[in-house]
Amino acid sequence: MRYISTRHGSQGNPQPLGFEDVMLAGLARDGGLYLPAEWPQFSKAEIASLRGQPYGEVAYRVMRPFIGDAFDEATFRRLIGEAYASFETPEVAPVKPLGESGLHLLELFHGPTLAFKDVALQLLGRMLDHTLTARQQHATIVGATSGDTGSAAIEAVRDRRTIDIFMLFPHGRVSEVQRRQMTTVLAPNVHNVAIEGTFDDCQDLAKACFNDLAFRDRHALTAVNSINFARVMAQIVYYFWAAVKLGAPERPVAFTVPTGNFGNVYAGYAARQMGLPVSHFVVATNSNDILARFFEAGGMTMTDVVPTYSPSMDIQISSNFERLLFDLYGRDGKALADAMAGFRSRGTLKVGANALGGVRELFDAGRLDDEGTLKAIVDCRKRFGVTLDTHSAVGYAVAQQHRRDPKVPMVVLSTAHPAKFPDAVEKAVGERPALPPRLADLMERTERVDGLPNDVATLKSLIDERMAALRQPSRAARR
Ligand SMILES: N[C@@H](CCOP(=O)(O)O)C(=O)O
Repeated sequence: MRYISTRHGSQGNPQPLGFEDVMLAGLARDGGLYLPAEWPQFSKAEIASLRGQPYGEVAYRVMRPFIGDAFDEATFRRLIGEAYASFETPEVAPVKPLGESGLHLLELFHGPTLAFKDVALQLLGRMLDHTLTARQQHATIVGATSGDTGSAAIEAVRDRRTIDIFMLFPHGRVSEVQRRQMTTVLAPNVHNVAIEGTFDDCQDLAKACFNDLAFRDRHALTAVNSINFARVMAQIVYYFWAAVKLGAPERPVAFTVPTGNFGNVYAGYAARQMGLPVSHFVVATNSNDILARFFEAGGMTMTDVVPTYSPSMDIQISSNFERLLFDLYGRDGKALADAMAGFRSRGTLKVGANALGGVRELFDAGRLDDEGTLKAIVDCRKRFGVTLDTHSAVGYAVAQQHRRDPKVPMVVLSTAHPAKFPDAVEKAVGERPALPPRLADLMERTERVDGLPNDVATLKSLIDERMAALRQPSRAARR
C-alpha cells in the first residue's frame, strides 16, 4: 500500500510513501493530506466474515491492508489488543437500537477520555511509540483541538519518552471538563497551550508549524489530528463493525455523523470506497454549518465561528474535507492545491455541478442550533430513556430529517459522553450527568497550561525553548 498527497503534483512529484512514513509525517510536505493511492477492496464474503467477530478482530482485518509491512501480525494484533483493553466495555463500540424507530446509536465514548477520538488515538499513540522506539527516534506532536482530540491524544502519549505533545486549544471555547482533561495531565512530555482565538486559528497555527520545513525537521513534527491518515484508518473500522451488526453486506446501512473537521464522516466514506454497502451519509452540524451549506449548494463560504453547546464542532475550516475534494477534483492534486489556495485567500470555494453529482446522492446534510440541541436531548430521553451529549443530540435530530428508506437502519454516531458537557445537559434535563469514578476529582486537580496569542512566531519560540530545556542532560535523565 502506497500513499499520495492530495496536492501531489503541485510541488513536483514526490515518491509515494509507505504507512510508517505517512504516520510519522502527519501532514504531507506540500501541505496536502495523505491518502492511499488506491482503496483496498473488501468482497461481500470478506465483509460477511466479520459478523460475530470481536472488535479487535474486525479492527485487525479492516486495517491490515493499510499498514503494509509496518508491523508484523503479532505486533499489530498486540497493539490493537492493548489499545482496546483501555475501553470500559469489551464491545468497545456498542450498537444500541433506539426502540423500534430504526435509529441505532453507535456508542464511541467508552474509552479513557469519553469521546470517539479514543478509538483511533489509543491505537495511534501505541503505533507511534512502537515505530519511534524501533527507529530510536523522538517525535514532537503539534495538534489542535476544539475539545476532544486534545485529551484523547494526551492520554494516548502521556509519559512516553519517544514523544512530546504540544496541544493547542481555543481559550474559553472548550467545556471545563474538556479543558481539565487536558490541563490536569502533568506528565513531563505534555504541553498544553491555550490560544487567544478559535479552533480554526489553532489548526492554522499547527499547520504553519508543519509548513515551515526547517522547524518541522528540527523537531521531527508529527500529527494526531485527522490530517494523519492513521487516524482515519482506525475510524474506518467502526463503520464496518456497526454495518455488519445491522445486516451488511446483504442490507445497506445509513450513517449520521455529527462533525466539524470532517474526519469522522470521511472515515465512513472511505469504508464505502472499500466496498461497505452504505446507502447514504448525513452530515450533521451545529450553527457553524459550512459543511451543511456545501452539500446543499456546492459551495463553501467562511463565516465567523460562533460558540455553541457542542464546542467540538465549532469549526469553519474542516481540514479533512480536502480529502473528499480530492475526489471531486478528479484526483488532480495541482487543481486542488490551486482551489485550496483560492479558498484561503477569497474565503469561498465553489465546486461545479458535474463534479458534485455523485456526492450529492451520497451525502445529505443538516444543522441544529443550540435551542434545538437541548430539545433533542429532552426528546431522546423521553422517548428512549437515553441521555445524549450535545454533539450526539445534533446527530440524533438531524438523522430523523434524512431517513430515505425506513427499511434501511440509520446509525447515529454517538461521539461523546454527556458528562463532558454537564452544563448544557443539565440545562436540558435538569440533572447533571456524573463523570465516571476515575474522573470524579477532575474539578479539584491542579492545572498546567501556557496562554499564547494567535501568533505562529510566539508558538514556535515556545516549542523551541521548551524542547531545548528538555534536551538538557539533567532534565532528560529525569524523563
Ligand atoms: N472536533 C475536534 C477537532 C479536531 O478534529 P480532528 O478529528 O482532526 O482531530 C476536537 O474535538 O478536537
